[in-house]
Amino acid sequence: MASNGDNNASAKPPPEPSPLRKAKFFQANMRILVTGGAGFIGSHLVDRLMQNEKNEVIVVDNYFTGSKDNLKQWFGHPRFELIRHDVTETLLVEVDQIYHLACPASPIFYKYNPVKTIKTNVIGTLNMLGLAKRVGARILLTSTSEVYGDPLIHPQDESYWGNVNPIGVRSCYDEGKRVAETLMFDYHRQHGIEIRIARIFNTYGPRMNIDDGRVVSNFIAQAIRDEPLTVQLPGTQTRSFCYVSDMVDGLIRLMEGDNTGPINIGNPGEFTMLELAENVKELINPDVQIITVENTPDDPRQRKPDITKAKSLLGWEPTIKLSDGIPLMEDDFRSRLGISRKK
Ligand SMILES: NC(=O)c1ccc[n+]([C@@H]2O[C@H](COP(=O)([O-])OP(=O)(O)OC[C@H]3O[C@@H](n4cnc5c(N)ncnc54)[C@H](O)[C@@H]3O)[C@@H](O)[C@H]2O)c1
Ligand SMILES: O=C(O)[C@H]1O[C@H](OP(=O)(O)OP(=O)(O)OC[C@H]2O[C@@H](n3ccc(=O)[nH]c3=O)[C@H](O)[C@@H]2O)[C@H](O)[C@@H](O)[C@@H]1O
Repeated sequence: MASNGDNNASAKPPPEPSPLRKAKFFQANMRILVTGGAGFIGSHLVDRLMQNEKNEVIVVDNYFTGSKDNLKQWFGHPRFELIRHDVTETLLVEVDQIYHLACPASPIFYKYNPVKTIKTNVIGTLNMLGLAKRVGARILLTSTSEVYGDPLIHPQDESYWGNVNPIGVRSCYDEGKRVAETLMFDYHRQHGIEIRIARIFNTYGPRMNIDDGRVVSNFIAQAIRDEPLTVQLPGTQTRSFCYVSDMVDGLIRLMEGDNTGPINIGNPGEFTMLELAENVKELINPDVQIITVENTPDDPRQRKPDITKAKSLLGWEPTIKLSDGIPLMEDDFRSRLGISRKK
């Protein structure tokens, strides 16, 4: 029985897998559904899952913030399938595992249509849990450090219940993810569904949308284009940035392990936004200007994961530090923008 280290144990055993899974003479591949698999983290996760010849990967995505381009290397592969689908509608597929990532993640995108964002988090997660229940699949939710809101304890560990504005402009996302976590645990306790919850902290890397709006992609694109780096006030707010390959490794370990979570997955290296801008300037364009601009409401003032649980329960910790990750992302952005390094 999976555990989260406290008393949230399921009252029921998990549902039976399909008869094919138990057939004596037939060794089926593991069928894995990745919702939001055309997005930034999802497409890197798909790449990693496809490396295992025993995996068949089905991606569903509505392409709101994702792109087919992120998956083009797998088109036509016999173990890969891509379906245009919105998770707010029911989905009928036969799978063994579900990585449920579908949800816009950048604040400018999740605030664009907040009602749709909350529907994606609530109805989308309900639909995926219903699917998991019917087919007996294990399901992993990519929750977020935003469930801690503007945290009053620092660093944040998983026992902290958070400090979240329930009626603010970010609530569609952070409250949406909190309800999604609640649904996961209710399906676990009531129906015995095998669940895994990752609380992801700010992740960056190649394939982020160039105009994604998140801070690392903004600063790198600005530095490459010779535009001022826009530090939102006060600039002393902090974030902790995890490189995407480390994130994918953590998600797979969580799915394959015995713990329900929630488990923080992130890099504890903490930076103010002014420090991040200085780092990007030094690494990419020493001549670029750094300016301050207005911030948006309810911006968390500090954020840093306590990853004690990830270390002890998953044997996971990040390996790529920010100063090594930024140049890797720079290469990808330069090739997509068609701007080479200055001689
Ligand atoms: N990147 C981060 O720093 C971070 C941090 C915390 C949590 N997360 C979570 O990880 C997941 C992936 O984030 P990302 O950074 O790759 O974002 P992303 O925006 O690049 O990817 C999200 C994907 O979901 C798809 N999608 C959105 N709504 C959908 C819907 N209703 N139906 C089907 N597909 C839909 C988008 O088209 C996109 O391909 C999200 O659940 C996000 O909340 C990310
Ligand atoms: O990791 C998380 O849990 C969450 O982090 C992000 O939220 P946020 O940290 O606010 O992400 P950004 O938009 O990248 O902002 C980070 C900081 O950079 C600042 N910023 C942003 C953009 C910019 O151009 N300049 C700038 O200084 C913001 O004010 C904020 O303080 C997104 O909500 C999600 O990707 C994710 O769920």
